[in-house]
Amino acid sequence: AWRLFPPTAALLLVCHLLAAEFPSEDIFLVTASPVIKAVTNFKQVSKTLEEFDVEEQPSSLLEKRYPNIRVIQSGVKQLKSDEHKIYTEDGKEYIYEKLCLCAGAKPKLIVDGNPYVLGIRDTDSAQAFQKNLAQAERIVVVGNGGIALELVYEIQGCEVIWAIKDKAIGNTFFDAGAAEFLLPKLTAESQETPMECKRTKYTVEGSEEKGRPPGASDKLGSALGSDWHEGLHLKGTKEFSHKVHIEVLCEVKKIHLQQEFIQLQQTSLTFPKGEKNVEADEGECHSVEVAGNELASPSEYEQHKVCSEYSLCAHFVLMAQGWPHDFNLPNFLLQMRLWTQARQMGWYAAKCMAAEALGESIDMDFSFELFAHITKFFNYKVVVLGKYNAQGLGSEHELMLRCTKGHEYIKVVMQNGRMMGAVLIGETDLEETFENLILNQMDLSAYGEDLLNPDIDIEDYFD
Ligand SMILES: Cc1cc2nc3c(=O)[nH]c(=O)nc-3n(C[C@H](O)[C@H](O)[C@H](O)COP(=O)(O)OP(=O)(O)OC[C@H]3O[C@@H](n4cnc5c(N)ncnc54)[C@H](O)[C@@H]3O)c2cc1C
Ligand SMILES: NC(=O)C1=CN([C@@H]2O[C@H](COP(=O)(O)OP(=O)(O)OC[C@H]3O[C@@H](n4cnc5c(N)ncnc54)[C@H](OP(=O)(O)O)[C@@H]3O)[C@@H](O)[C@H]2O)C=CC1
Repeated sequence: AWRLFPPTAALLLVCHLLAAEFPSEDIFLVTASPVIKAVTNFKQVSKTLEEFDVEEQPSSLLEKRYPNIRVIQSGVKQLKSDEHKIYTEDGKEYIYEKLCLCAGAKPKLIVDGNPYVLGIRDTDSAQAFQKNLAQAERIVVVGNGGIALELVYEIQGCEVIWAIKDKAIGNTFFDAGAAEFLLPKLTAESQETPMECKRTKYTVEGSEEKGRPPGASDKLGSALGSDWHEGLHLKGTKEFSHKVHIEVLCEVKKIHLQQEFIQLQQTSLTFPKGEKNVEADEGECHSVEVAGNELASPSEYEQHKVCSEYSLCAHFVLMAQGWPHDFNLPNFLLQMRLWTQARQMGWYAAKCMAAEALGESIDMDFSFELFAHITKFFNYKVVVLGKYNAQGLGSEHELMLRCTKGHEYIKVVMQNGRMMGAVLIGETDLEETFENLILNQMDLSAYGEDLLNPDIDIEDYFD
């Protein structure tokens, strides 16, 4: 019955599920954001892989749908858990019986308050970035996570210096082999035109500031989620498509304003060995999200049902309600700050709250058995499953690869003849088969390298 509700992100899912389960209870959704993020076009790709679009909708839609939900649009500035009270930025206070915190992560900028350093997190910051980019000839993108990876591909007409701490691009999702496979897309002369926005997005009327109540914090917008760049015009002042220089093994330590930078050069101050300086135009961008939100301390997280984006301890607290109490994560589960995981956590948090209220026990949800993520990078379909980067396997594992340049990249991680994880780039059609092989831990030793032989239809063997 839980599945009857439309899938949404963490917080929304909690509301949907509780509102329907307890129609006579008042449910308050307290949010700093004037919009809610709803999941639309949901598609179950396989047992654990889900595909969907994320759409902004006015929060009033939720109230229309469930009469027992009231949306309070204000930031929560204080939580007093011993008194069961929250205080909001508009000066009001609310008493609660049960509380679920889903306050998301908060962006971490290299420096705060520098007008040339932008972080991308929500609709406002993405629009601010677009505006700055339109006047820029050269920018620096700092970071090697999902946001940077998407950004460098989408930006056109602007020189990009991409500073990454690692040796290869996209190391959150890939290994160096996959990075090599993807790189030609960055240097391709005629890059595909970015896709049109395939859905309408709700935007607060007038300027982005208009929808905010006075005094509301400007740092609490919702994370954008999948396809966040669609509909944005990410173009600089130049006519070329791509010009990306990748600066590897590079951690950004300091950022100087242009004047300072010129002065440093004029006084011919030498930078310490190993340090580099890079001159950039306006619109330097840094996109890093940090897990957790300061609203609650770890002990408060423990007292409440938490499905925030998420200190691991919070995650464990929730999970512990349905799992054996040794707090071990299931074999193939990884923690990543992704929409799918937020959705699953929201759903599970609500399930735990409802079960507690009804005095019932709960089963562990199937989706927690395997880490599975489907997305798009550089216009390729990308699927990552289980321990796709051999996370936690030490040196006792083998990798098998199949790669056809410009077409597909397949990597499987094997241990003792069993499949532990996989990366699938391109239209491989192998996700369901590999998902099953990871979950059922079948001994595949007999197949050896044929497991990835393109002349053998592997699906027929195992489906
Ligand atoms: C630019 C960008 C692109 C992304 N792209 C993808 C992608 O392609 N695929 C993917 O799987 N994931 C992606 N992610 C990650 C994904 O968006 C997050 O994992 C997901 O949104 C987390 O959901 P959440 O409900 O935990 O938190 P959030 O979506 O951040 O929601 C938290 C909510 O809490 C509110 N809030 C916070 N503090 C307070 C307070 N004190 N008082 C009141 N309200 C408060 C915020 O306003 C917000 O509405 C992306 C993230 C970013 C920033
Ligand atoms: N298509 C998708 O699936 C997408 C998913 N997302 C998800 O949204 C969340 C937020 O995205 P994002 O912020 O990109 O994720 P990450 O936190 O993974 O990326 C931040 C990156 O910045 C690097 N970094 C931090 N400080 C410095 C510095 N001073 N100098 C150089 N590099 C630095 C980090 O390196 P280090 O880790 O070594 O500190 C890391 O590579 C993530 O969970 C991401 O997976 C986002 C966009 C698209």
